[in-house]
Amino acid sequence: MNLHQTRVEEVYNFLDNNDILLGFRKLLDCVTDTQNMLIYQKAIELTDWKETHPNEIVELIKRSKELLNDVKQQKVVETSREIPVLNARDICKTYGFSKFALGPVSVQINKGQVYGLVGENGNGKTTLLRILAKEISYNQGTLDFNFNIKANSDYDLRTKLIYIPQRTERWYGSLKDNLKFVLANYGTKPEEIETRVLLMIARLGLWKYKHLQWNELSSGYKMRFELARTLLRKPEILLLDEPLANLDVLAQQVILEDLKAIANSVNNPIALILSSQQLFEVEKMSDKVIFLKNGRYKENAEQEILEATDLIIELDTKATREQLQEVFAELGLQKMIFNGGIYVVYFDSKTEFHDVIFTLGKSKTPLTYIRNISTSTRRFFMN
Ligand SMILES: Nc1ncnc2c1ncn2[C@@H]1O[C@H](COP(=O)(O)OP(=O)(O)OP(=O)(O)O)[C@@H](O)[C@H]1O
Repeated sequence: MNLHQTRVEEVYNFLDNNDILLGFRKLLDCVTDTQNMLIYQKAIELTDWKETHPNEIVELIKRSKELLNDVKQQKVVETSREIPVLNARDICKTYGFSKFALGPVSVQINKGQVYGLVGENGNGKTTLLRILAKEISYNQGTLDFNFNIKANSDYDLRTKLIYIPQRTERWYGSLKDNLKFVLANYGTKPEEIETRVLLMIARLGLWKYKHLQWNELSSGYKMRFELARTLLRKPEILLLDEPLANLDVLAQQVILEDLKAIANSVNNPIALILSSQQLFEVEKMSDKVIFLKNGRYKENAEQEILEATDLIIELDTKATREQLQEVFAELGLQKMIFNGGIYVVYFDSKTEFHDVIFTLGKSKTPLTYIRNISTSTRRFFMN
């Protein structure tokens, strides 16, 4: 099965399980890959119907499957993603008289991959992203790109390599007109502009907002607009600085899932690096997590995971430190750190996570949250 078929089958699976929320967005991903304007039109009509018939789920699933049957028949050209599209080696950077120093940092990423960039405030995430985006210079190291077609000018580079900063600029006019303007500037066939823009609006969940202006959109939707504007330019590398800031937890998960699916496009896969403070959410969906501490790169590599034999858990409980110590006494407890609300507890390598849960249950310890962070970059934040 090729990648297009795999993605189509995944959508059938969602629809067969009546899981229309994510299923419909994944359907639009498959539609986008066809690059067929007739299919795009059908998807736009279906989106419009969906918005005006919000309660007709059974009919929506039926219509979605009909569209998916059409999508399945399409031949989709697969873009190679074997060679790294970005290759940064031993990058170092200092800012004039500032004490901060970044690096050496090496990053290599292929199209279709998603990397998360995490670290405490001021550890160099924005600096690294801006270097990779060629927005600022670096003192040492090399930075190479491998685009489909060689970028001959700065303008070429800016269409292939796009950086979205934390704070984006204000724009004027309607959301839809702004998106149409992007395509008009990129030499898209005039008769395709409206269709391509409407499909992008549908895919990024902006249908209800397409006639709104900048000051009428919440910050989450402003970010979605920025993504729509960027994706219309078909970038090969996308660097996002804190795209999850200002989003509620549910919206964070939705946008991450969307970003991953979009990066995994069959004919326009994107290498995506995003910085975030939302460690667990990012960790869950990233192919790799880059953890920056004082400008140094701490890789959460496989090797390191294998070596991390101790069990480390994080838990939120109303129990006191003394009560927890008593509960865990028989479990090879090594140390416990309380950081105002949450305990991080270290056990020796013989203790299993299920032992901890069992012991907490047996002692009826009140618990609102527990997580095994033994292999998570979360543990780096502790030292
Ligand atoms: N233009 C600049 N001139 C001098 N120092 C700078 C400049 N930009 C950033 N720095 C310093 O570099 C360090 C890293 O900043 P950077 O913004 O890259 O970190 P960050 O991890 O993105 O932080 P945050 O999560 O707060 O956005 C900080 O100490 C900052 O003060």
